[in-house]
Amino acid sequence: MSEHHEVLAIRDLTVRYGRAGTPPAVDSVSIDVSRREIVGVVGESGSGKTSIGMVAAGLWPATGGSVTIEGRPISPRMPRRDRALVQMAFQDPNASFDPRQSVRGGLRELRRLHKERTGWISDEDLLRRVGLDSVLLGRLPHQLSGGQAQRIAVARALLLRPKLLIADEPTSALDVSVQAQILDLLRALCRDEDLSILFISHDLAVVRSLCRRVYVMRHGQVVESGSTDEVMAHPRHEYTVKLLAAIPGNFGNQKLDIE
Ligand SMILES: Nc1ncnc2c1ncn2[C@@H]1O[C@H](COP(=O)(O)OP(=O)(O)OP(=O)(O)O)[C@@H](O)[C@H]1O
Repeated sequence: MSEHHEVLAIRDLTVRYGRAGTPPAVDSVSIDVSRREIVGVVGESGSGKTSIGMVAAGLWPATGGSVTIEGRPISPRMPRRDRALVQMAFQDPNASFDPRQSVRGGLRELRRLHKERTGWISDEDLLRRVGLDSVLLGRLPHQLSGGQAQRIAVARALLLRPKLLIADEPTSALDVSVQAQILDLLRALCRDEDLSILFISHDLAVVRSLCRRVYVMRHGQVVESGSTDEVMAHPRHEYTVKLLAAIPGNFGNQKLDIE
């Protein structure tokens, strides 16, 4: 039955941090992610992208609207194991690692917290899945490069067999070649591991290379959405044109066909 549902369905989501009357950080946003799809959410700093990710991961409550994963509602009130279907990876993976704990120690802790979901793979095979040598299991977080740390963060998420990965600027701190390797890894995981990804970024160039569909956010609202090719070739909103013009290699609007 569940295959008829979108993996992620966000409907009219509103997130308000201040009191009623203050403008919401997220304002009536609806987003869908289908099975094995990588969907982009772009927008400038403060446009509400991370807030959407936090609610979709069940880490923060919605003020209004609904979020379902495979047809089931998700919220911070649910037991942790019911929220494991969705995992989040952040720009700074080290922020979620214990600095005194080796990679293996961190995995052991996750296995203890999620006994029923994590027995499917060994630590060694898990690292292999993300393209890392198992010798890194003995390392502490500060002994990993930025790209290795991000792969470990993705491995930790994968260990829980999520249906949806929310990747919030996962490559922004990496240099271009390492960034490309992480994007390749995410593509491969969607293909081989039955994973879907909501990819949050301020960088339209990265989204263009990774995402078939994109939602453009501004001031908490979706200002346009559609196939990435279509949105980039025929942006309908002035703000999207500005975001596009900021991509190196796009010389102002010359390459764009704007009605
Ligand atoms: N926990 C919080 N408490 C109060 N206000 C918050 C909180 N989290 C975010 N905000 C505010 O909500 C708005 C949207 O923030 P959000 O982090 O979702 O945007 P973003 O698009 O992800 O930005 P960035 O790209 O800089 O991460 C901002 O005005 C921010 O200051």
